[in-house]
Parts: sequence; C-alpha cells; structure tokens
Amino acid sequence: MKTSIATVSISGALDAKLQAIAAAGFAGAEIFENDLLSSHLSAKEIGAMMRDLGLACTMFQPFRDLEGLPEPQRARAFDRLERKFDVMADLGTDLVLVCSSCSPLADGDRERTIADLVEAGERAARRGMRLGYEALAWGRHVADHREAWSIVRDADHSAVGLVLDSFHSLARRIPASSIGDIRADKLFIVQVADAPMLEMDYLGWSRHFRCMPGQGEFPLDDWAEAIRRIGYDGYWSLEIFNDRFRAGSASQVAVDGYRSLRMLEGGIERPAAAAVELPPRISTTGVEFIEFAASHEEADELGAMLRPLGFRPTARHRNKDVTRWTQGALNLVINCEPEGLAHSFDVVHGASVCAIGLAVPDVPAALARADLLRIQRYEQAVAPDEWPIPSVRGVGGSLLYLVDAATRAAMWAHEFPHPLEPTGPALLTGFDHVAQTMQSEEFLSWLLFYLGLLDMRKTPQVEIADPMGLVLSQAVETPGREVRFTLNGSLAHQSLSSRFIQNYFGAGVQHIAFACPDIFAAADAAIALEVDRLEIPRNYYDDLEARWGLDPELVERMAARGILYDRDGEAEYFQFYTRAFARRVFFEVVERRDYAGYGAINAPIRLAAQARHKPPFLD
Ligand SMILES: O=C(O)c1ccc(O)c(O)c1
Ligand SMILES: [Mg+2]
Repeated sequence: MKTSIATVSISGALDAKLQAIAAAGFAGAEIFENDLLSSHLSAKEIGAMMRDLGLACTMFQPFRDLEGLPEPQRARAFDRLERKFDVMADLGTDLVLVCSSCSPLADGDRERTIADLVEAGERAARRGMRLGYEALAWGRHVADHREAWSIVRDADHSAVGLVLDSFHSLARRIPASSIGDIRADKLFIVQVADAPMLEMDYLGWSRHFRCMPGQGEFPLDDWAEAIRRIGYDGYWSLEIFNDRFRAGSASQVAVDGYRSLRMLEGGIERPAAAAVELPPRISTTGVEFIEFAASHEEADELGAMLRPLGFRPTARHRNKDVTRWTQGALNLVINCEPEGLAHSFDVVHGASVCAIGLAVPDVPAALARADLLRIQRYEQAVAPDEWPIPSVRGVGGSLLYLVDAATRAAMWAHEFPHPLEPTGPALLTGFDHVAQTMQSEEFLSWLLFYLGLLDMRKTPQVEIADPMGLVLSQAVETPGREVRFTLNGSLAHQSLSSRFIQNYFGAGVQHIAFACPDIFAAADAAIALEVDRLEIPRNYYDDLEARWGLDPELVERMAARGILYDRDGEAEYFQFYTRAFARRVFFEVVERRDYAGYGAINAPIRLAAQARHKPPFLD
C-alpha cells in the first residue's frame, strides 16, 4: 500500500508536520493549503524539504468553488487556479484537489460543470498538471461520489480524474458497490478517514469528528475492498480533521496514522483478501500474569489486599526480589527489585502495574505484527541464565509480555523455584478485565494499539458520569472474551480518572477485575479476612429493588456485602470493589451470568463512593 497523509491531520507548523510524517514511515503527504500559507518557508523550500525527507508530495489541496460560476467570478477562479499551478510546481506535485462547489453563486447545470472541468483540465494539461474532483458531502450541487464520477467520466479529459474520500461517501451511506463502476485510471487519489456514526450536519461531523481507520464506526473494510477490486494502486491518503489530534503530539498522531493505514491494508474487522502476505493480528488466549512494581513497604500493603481475595505468595524468584502470588490459574507478580524497569516504574509512578503478560500461541508472528505497526519492542538486558520474554511497550510505558506455551512452563518452573506458602482455596477463577485510564487525547491512540496488534473487537463507547466530570469508556475484547481491556479517557480535569493520571504521573492500570463463579462466597471469604472494601450507599439498594423487582432478600444479601448489580435481559452481573491500593490501583470481583458488559450503569455509584474516600492531599 502506498501511504500518504494530509498535513491538516497533524498538529504544529508545516515543517514539523512533515518531519513527523516522514519519521512515521509515510511515503507521501498532501499539502493542505492553509498549512503552506501559515508557514515561514516558501513552496520551493517545502518542496525541497519533502524531497530531502523522501516524501512524495501526493497532492495540493483544496481548491474550492471552481465550477458553475457566473462571470466575473468564473474568470477569477480560473486565474486563481493558474496561480496554484505555480505553487504546485514549486512543491513538486502535479495533482490538485478540486472540491465540489459550495458557492451560492454556482449553477448546478451538469453541462456547465463538465465544461468548466474540461476547461480546467486543458489548463492543467498545458502545465503538466492534473486535477482530482471530490464530492464534498455538503457540496451545493454535487454531494455524492456517484455524481462526481459520472461528471468526470463524461468530461473525459486525461487531466481530470476523481478523488474518493471515505468520509463523504460513508457519511452519506453510499453503498461500496457503487465503486465498481469507477475506472482505476481515473481515480487519481483515495482519501481515508473513519468517524463515529453521529446524527449531525455533514460539515461539522467532517471537520471535528473524523478519526483514524479502526477508531470509528464506518464500514471501511468493504469500502477499501471495493477500491482494490477495481485495480486501484495509487496512494491511500489519510485526511483526518479532528481537533483532538491537532492538539496532540505530531509524532504520535503520525505513527497512529501510519498504523491505521496498515490496519486498513490487512482488514480492520476481517482479514482483507489482498493481505495474505501481511502478518495478521495476534490471537491471544488469556492474561498469563500481571506484574506490579513496588517497594517492600508497598508490597506488604498490596499483599494485605490480595490475601482476602484468596491470593497467596507461593514462590520466590531464583535470584531476584520478586514474588509470585497465585490462586488457581491466576498469577500476579510483585517486583521489588532495586533496579531494572520495574524499579524505574516504581520511582516514576509509585507502586503500580508495570507489565501484563499475554498468552499468545505464536510469539514470532506477534513480533512481526508489532513491527508492521511500528509498535516499539522492549529489549531488556537478560542474564545468561534468565529466561527472556519478548515484550512491547504498552499504555503509560508499561510492558506487554508475549508468552507462548513453552515460555509459560519454563518461566514459572525455572524462574520461581523457591516455594513459599501453599495455595489457598480458589475463590477467583480468572482475570475478567483490566481497566486502564488515560488522558482523553491518548484514548483513541491506545484503542488503535490494541485493535491493531491483537485480534480484538471494540464495544460501543459510553460516557460515564464521574462526580467531577465525564469519562469516556470503551472496551476491547478478544472474540471469545478471554482478554478484555477497558479504556477510560477523562474529559475533565477534576474527574477521578484525571486525579488518577496526576497521581500516577501518566496513564496506567487503574483496576483489575477478577472473575468468580460465586460472588457471595468470594465476598464472604474476603470480608472474613477484613478486605478493605468499597462501601455502597443504601439508596442504591432501594433503587435496585424497585428497578428490577428483585427478591428483597437477595437485595439485602448484596447490600450487606457491597455488591452491585446489573441486568441485560435475563443476563445478570454482580460486582464488588476493594478500596484503592497506594491510592492508585483497586480490585474488582465479578460474577457474570451470561452478561457481556461491564456494569457501566454502576460506574457513577462506584466513582462517587471512591470520591468520598479521596485522600485529603488531592483536594
Ligand atoms: O472540509 C473541507 O473543506 C474539506 C476540504 C478538502 C477535503 O478533501 C475534504 O474532504 C474536506
Ligand atoms: Mg477529502
């Protein structure tokens, strides 16, 4: 796939944008006119810079309101176009994007439109240039790529072609089958954007809500497949108007963009027919372990929270200050080493989750996928007798270890040979989900990370009311729901999530939810060992009884244990929470009875209960 991105997609000054675009691995970039107008560099200098960076200038854009004008506006538009050809020559591109007209002066007569495009094509051809006609979804007379294509086809001029932009076509829900009529040699460039499905005006939706392929809800796989099928082999160019991206880091947005095009190439939701030679997304069968970085003091505190939940320290590392805590098939690792990544993590963030081990069947394939997406591998020094576990950088600089079956067996037996206590009764049977909290600016980036690397699907985004602001929440899940992450992005500075980020000095794991087959048994055992649990107000239970018509006795049993409840049809969800450890990480225990969600309805109750416990220094 030939990759390109419009400079409008990225923050900063034009020269900095181009550097970020080149560093992320793109082959080309579209120069957005406003970026050039506001640059201190001339078009010639930008052109030279692009050549030095190895970037093709794929298009100059946009040229607005060309066709259907009365005189004298028409003559002026053509003069303006000639001037742009000079700029394009300096930039080193032969292609200009012409948007379908939005001018109230434009006449919608089809023959006039064709005649104007032919005239423009003649002028372009004289200068060795070409123009690509794009139907804006809010164009005054041409707002549909089918209409734009029929005009381009009938104009029948070698310098006049079509620009397809997924936003305009998919916002209008134009079927991908309509692309089959387009001739590949007439499709001059393809612009790509995803977006959430919203009910709003096209212009506002397009200018503020576009996102990278995979981050939104447009059916891009079918659309891209239809374009490949006609034999198109030109550039796929991201064009993402989004205020959040323009407020973010240029290099991160550029890398995300590159990653998203690679995802599109291989298929976002299902493998693309054309992508056989690309490393596919990784299947993962479970969370093998979660590792905490902690000082000894913090490790004691953490241990005191884990025991009531049924965990015991069962083994010690052969030569490191690292303890394995287990329960049934669940593994937690507490790392108190005075050096290495875990220690650095503890110094920066305080006691927290520094790594997650994912069970994957094929580690080399996983690393190949990570490389394709430019996800950073993490290589740490391994002593000669140590078992190396490959890893990549995840949320907040934490690691995602990739653990295959051979490593799993060797890792525990070889690295943790010194037994400590026997295991207790297994109350909890698995990791249900891991919740990670981040700034809202990073939210879409991490969504793309998980969806690109792992064979996971996203659930719809929900907004959760925190006592001090809104939090965006969205889950990613493996097809069999063996691994689930929930991502939470705070939209308000005072929300509990934001306080977490401030307190944590960055994004990270805010809670770990364990699965159990009997929540009452798990809660009773935890309470018997004096678990520090989150108290839920009585009002909640009065409402619960009224809302679901639950047996009052069941409601009393839940109230006595601080268990929250949700229901979806016949499916039921029970959950309880511990208080936060080191003011950062807390634990949840859930029992699912065919329930697929995360109890979002209870999140405001939980957040308010946590806010009541907030440590005084955070005020
Ligand atoms: O919003 C716009 O004006 C605009 C400009 C150029 C494009 O390619 C586009 O899709 C939209
Ligand atoms: Mg466009």
